[in-house]
Amino acid sequence: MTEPQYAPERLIPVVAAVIEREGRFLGARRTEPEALRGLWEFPGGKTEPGEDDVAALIRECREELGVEIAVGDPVGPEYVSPNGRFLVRTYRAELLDGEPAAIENHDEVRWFAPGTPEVRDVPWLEGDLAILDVLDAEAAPGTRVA
Ligand SMILES: Nc1nc2c([nH]c(=O)n2[C@H]2C[C@H](O)[C@@H](COP(=O)(O)OP(=O)(O)OP(=O)(O)O)O2)c(=O)[nH]1
Repeated sequence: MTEPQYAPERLIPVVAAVIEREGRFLGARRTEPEALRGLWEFPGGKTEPGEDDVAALIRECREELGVEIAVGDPVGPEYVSPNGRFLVRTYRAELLDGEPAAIENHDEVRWFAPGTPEVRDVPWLEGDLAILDVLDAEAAPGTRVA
């Protein structure tokens, strides 16, 4: 029998937002911790006790980017971060107010067009690659994502 790789009840929930505007999505480059510095991700963070995913995402995007968002459907698979500590759920979101800026935890934000080489030209957090696959496939109808 195969042992589980992680204890689900010990995982820390993390939420991340694919903020979409005019056919592009937002990525942000992390400044910390050292091991993840310079890697790109979807903005977000840990949910606080008693907070649901939507509230957590709205709070994180307000704190980190200075924007108001509306949270939509989940996108792509939820996944466990490579260090086995975090369970990451990713949601589509739209901008309601503000222009995203690297206020906290990031030093750059950038709009990416899915399906273009520019997306993979920058290094992403490992788990986010599965989300990028979904976004790329949507931009190239006829391809399938496993
Ligand atoms: N924000 C974010 N974190 C992700 C993604 N994918 C992924 O594996 N993670 C991991 C990396 C981080 O170690 C972990 C927690 O996210 P975080 O450090 O942004 O959380 P936070 O903003 O609440 O952090 P802090 O206030 O405690 O410093 O989740 C993603 O797309 N976005």
